[in-house]
Amino acid sequence: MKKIVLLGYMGCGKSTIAQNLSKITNIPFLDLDKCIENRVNLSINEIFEQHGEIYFRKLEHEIFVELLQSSENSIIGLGGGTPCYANNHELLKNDGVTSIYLKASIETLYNRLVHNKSKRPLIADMNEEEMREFIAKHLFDRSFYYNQAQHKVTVDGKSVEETVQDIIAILA
Ligand SMILES: Nc1ncnc2c1ncn2[C@@H]1O[C@H](COP(=O)(O)OP(=O)(O)O)[C@@H](O)[C@H]1O
Ligand SMILES: O=C(O)C1=C[C@@H](OP(=O)(O)O)[C@@H](O)[C@H](O)C1
Ligand SMILES: [Mg+2]
Repeated sequence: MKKIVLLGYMGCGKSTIAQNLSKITNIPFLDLDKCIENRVNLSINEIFEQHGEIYFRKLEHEIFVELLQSSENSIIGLGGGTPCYANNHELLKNDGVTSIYLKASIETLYNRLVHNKSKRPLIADMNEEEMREFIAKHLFDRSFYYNQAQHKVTVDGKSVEETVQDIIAILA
C-alpha cells in the first residue's frame, strides 16, 4: 500500500489539492476531517463545541492510524493540527508513506482564512487582527512538526494546478 499524505497549516490547501491530485492520478483521496465527521456524524465545529478539542484529537489520531493501516493506495489530506498531536508525526515515517508539506506564508494563509474561517473552530471567533497574530505564532509553533515531512512544496502564488504538478514531479 502507498499513502500520499498532505500536511500543513489550515488553509494551505490540503483538502483542495488532495481532491485535485486524486483526479489527475486516479488514486482515491480521503480527507481526515471528513472521515472524522462521518464517523461521529457531527461537523468539526460540533465536535469541538460538544466534546472539546481533546476528544477531537483522540478521534483524529485513531482514524489517522486506521487510514494508514488500510490496504488501499490513497491520498490523505490531514487536518492542520494532525502532525502536532499524539505520535502522529512519527507515523509519517511509516513504510509506504510519502509525506508532503504544503508550505504557505503567513500572508497567503491569512488571505485565504480571513474569508474562510467559520468551519475552523480554532479561528472562527477571531477578528482580523487577532487572526493575523494567531496564524503567525501558531505556524511558528507547528513548523517543527510540518518540517518532519519528506517533501516540501511551496504554494504561495501558485494555482491549484501548479501545486498538483509540483507534487506529481515529486512522486515521479
Ligand atoms: N492555489 C490554491 N491552492 C489551494 N487552495 C486555494 C488556492 N487558491 C485559493 N484556494 C482556496 O483556499 C482554500 C484552501 O482550503 P482547504 O483546501 O480547505 O485547505 P486546508 O484543507 O489545508 O485547510 C480553499 O477555499 C481554496 O479554494
Ligand atoms: O489546525 C488545526 O488544528 C485544525 C485544522 C482543521 O483542518 P484544516 O487544516 O483542513 O482546516 C481541522 O482539523 C480542525 O479545525 C483543527
Ligand atoms: Mg482541510
